[in-house]
Amino acid sequence: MGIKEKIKEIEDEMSRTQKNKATNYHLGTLKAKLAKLKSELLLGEGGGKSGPSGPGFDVARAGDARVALIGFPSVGKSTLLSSITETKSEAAGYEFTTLTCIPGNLYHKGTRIQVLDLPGIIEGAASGKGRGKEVIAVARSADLVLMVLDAQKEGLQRHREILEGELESVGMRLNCEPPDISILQKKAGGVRFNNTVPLTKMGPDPAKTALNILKTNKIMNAEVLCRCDCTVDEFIDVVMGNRKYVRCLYAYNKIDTISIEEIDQLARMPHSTVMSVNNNLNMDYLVEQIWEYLGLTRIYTKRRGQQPDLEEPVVLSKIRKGTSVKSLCNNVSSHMLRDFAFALVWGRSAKHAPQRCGLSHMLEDQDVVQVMTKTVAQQKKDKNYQSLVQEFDDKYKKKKKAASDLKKKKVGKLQR
Ligand SMILES: Nc1nc2c(ncn2[C@@H]2O[C@H](COP(=O)(O)OP(=O)(O)OP(=O)(O)O)[C@@H](O)[C@H]2O)c(=O)[nH]1
Ligand SMILES: [K+]
Ligand SMILES: [Mg+2]
Repeated sequence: MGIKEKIKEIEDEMSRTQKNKATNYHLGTLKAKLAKLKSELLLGEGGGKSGPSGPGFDVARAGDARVALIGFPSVGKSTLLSSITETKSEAAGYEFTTLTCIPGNLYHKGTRIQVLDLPGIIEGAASGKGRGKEVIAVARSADLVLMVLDAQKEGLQRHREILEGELESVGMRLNCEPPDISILQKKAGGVRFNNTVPLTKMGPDPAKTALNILKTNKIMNAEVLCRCDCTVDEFIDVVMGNRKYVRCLYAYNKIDTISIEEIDQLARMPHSTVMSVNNNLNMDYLVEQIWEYLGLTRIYTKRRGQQPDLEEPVVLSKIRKGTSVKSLCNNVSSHMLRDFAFALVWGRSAKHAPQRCGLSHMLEDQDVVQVMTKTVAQQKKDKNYQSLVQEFDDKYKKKKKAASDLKKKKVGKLQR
């Protein structure tokens, strides 16, 4: 039996099974099996991370962050790319105008954001309809999915759900945090299950449900710790391990074609913004929202006794590698991390100016940072350091003298 048939079989069984407390455990097992099969189908055996990238889709990563434009055909993705970047992507009134991945650069507040225009996708894209697979693989590589929707289309929310479903089916999780669960695999000893909060969504016996999901994924020995009241699906996500937690901004385009009441309604939905690219309505706000969602943080570095470099900030991202002083050092050079002594920080993250901070300090946008490396710090402590060196030298010299004296004595005795 092929993977597709197996999936069908499990889906049928799930729809036959009534949802209640007693079947919770059984459904959990089925869900785990389904998740495993789907990831095999979509990402190849073993659930590879990158997925397929056919010709015209392997665009190199560039800039400080990456945004993918995802949407049905003819919602205005290419028009948008041409409007906010320097690239001109062909736009037209017929579907599937765009057939490959087209990159552009959005320069905003001293940062460079790579925006990728993509072919439109339709239901079934993830399992290979059209260029769906390639498009979705690109979406997986992005820091932000900008989901472009046509505000005038009937069934708008249905479209949105279809797109969300396609992205979720390849393991993407939109606008949510990874569940706080750790699973440490071991060589022996079986599964040890612990939770720090009551588990109300994993059936009457959460440990048994968890054990079964682990077994389905051939994990027989592990230390499990749940620190959140997770659902069965969230637990499966952690077991599968290849989920990608991405931010998603819904951009409703073509608002020139709907009423003000309708616009108001759309604009009030979570993670949503409205615009008309053709009529240049609300475009500045969209760009601002993109920037906010990427969590970009500009850090101005400075040397001792000099003014900070305001021209070229080091750009960190809250959603990628974080904005700690450690990330900053890593970003600049490996030497900086090796020789790190402490940092002086001015700006929003500092309690006073400057604040002396360690590697774990979290920086905020537009902070100024001066990293003090060990050599500089040690020079400050010169007196101590030098006398310590002297002490060791003296001891060494004394030992050496004693040894040579002894040698001389022995030689003298022999000569006599
Ligand atoms: N009324 C209106 N039409 C728009 C707006 N933005 C784009 N369009 C039109 O929508 C049509 C499709 O635009 P495209 O940019 O080609 O759409 P796309 O999403 O890139 O389409 P595919 O590449 O085919 O998937 C064009 O005729 C645009 O002129 C808008 O704000 N209002
Ligand atoms: K089009
Ligand atoms: Mg297009």
